[in-house]
Amino acid sequence: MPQTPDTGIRVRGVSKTYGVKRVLDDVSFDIPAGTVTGLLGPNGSGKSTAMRTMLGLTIADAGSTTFDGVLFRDLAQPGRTVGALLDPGAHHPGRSVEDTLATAAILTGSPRERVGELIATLGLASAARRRFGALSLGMKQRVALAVALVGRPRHLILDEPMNGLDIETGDWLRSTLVHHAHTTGGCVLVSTHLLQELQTFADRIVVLSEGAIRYSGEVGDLTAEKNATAIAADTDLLRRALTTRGIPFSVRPEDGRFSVGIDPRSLSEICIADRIVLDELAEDRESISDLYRRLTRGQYRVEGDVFDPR
Ligand SMILES: Nc1ncnc2c1ncn2[C@@H]1O[C@H](COP(=O)(O)OP(=O)(O)OP(=O)(O)O)[C@@H](O)[C@H]1O
Repeated sequence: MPQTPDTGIRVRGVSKTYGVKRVLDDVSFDIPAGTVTGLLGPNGSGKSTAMRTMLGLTIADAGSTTFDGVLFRDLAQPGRTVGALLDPGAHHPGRSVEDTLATAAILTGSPRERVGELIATLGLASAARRRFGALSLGMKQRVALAVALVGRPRHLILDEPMNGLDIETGDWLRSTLVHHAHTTGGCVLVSTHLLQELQTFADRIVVLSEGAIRYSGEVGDLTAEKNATAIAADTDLLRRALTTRGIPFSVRPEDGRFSVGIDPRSLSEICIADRIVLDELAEDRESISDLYRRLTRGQYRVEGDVFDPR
C-alpha cells in the first residue's frame, strides 16, 4: 500500500500517570495504512490505556494520536473513521441486541439496513431480540464487534477482540481484519495475549511492558531477529556494560550464559570497547515467544506453586 506522510495512525509521545503510577511512558508507534498491528503486553502493561488515550476516552498527560493526520476530536465523522471495541460488556444490559445496533447505527449516521446485515454476518439472528445483559460472553463479544463495524470505519481499534469467540468466529474475524486492512488501506490495531495467533495474521507487532514500548516493527523482522549468546570471563562486567547502554539481556543461572538483544557483531564491539573477555560468543535465533518473554520479563510474573500444601 503506498504511504504518504499523513496516512495511517500515529501515536506520539503519549504519557499517562494515575496517582504516582506512570501507566504510559512516552509511548510512540505507527500503524501504517493498510496493515494489521498487534499490541502485545502482560496484564497491566498499559494496552487498554493506550487504546483509550488514542480515542480521547482517557485524557493523556502528554502526546497525541492522529488518524490520517487528524486528531480524534477533530474528525468530521469519528464513527465512520474509527471503529472501536474496548469493553464488550459496556452496553445497556436491558436493551435488545437489535436496539443496541440500531442505536449505534444512528450515532454513526449509518443506514438502518446495516443492522440486519451485521446481525446476519455475525450469526446474531437467534439473539436479535434478547437483552444484551442476558447474553453469553462470546455473544456479547459478537455484538460489541458489530457495534465497532456498524459505521464501516476506515480504522479499527480492538481490545482483545478474540476473547470468548468460538474457533469459527475467530477465524472469520482474523480474515475479515486482514482483508479490510489490505484491500481498503485502513489500519487495524488488535490487542491480544495470543502471541502465536498474532503471528499468523498481523503485519506488525508493538510490545508494551510497564507502560513503555519494547519493540515496534514487522512481524517478519521479529522472527528473524538475530541475538547473541555469550559467556563472559567476568559476568558483572558484561552485565554493567549492557545495563548502562540500555540493552535488554537475560542470564541463565545454571551456567551464566547471557542472551542479549543485539547481534553478535554489535556485542563483540561493545566487549572490545569495554575490554571484556568472552569465553564464548554465538548467534541465537530466538522465537517470537522467547523474545516476548525477554522484553516483558518481570512485570507481574507468576511463579511458585499455589497448591503447595505447606
Ligand atoms: N482509571 C484508572 N485509575 C487508576 N489506575 C488505572 C486506571 N486505568 C488503568 N489503571 C492502571 O493502569 C495500568 C495499566 O492498565 P491497562 O488496563 O491499560 O493494562 P492492560 O495492558 O490493558 O492490562 P490487561 O492485559 O490486564 O487488560 C494498571 O496498573 C491499571 O491498574
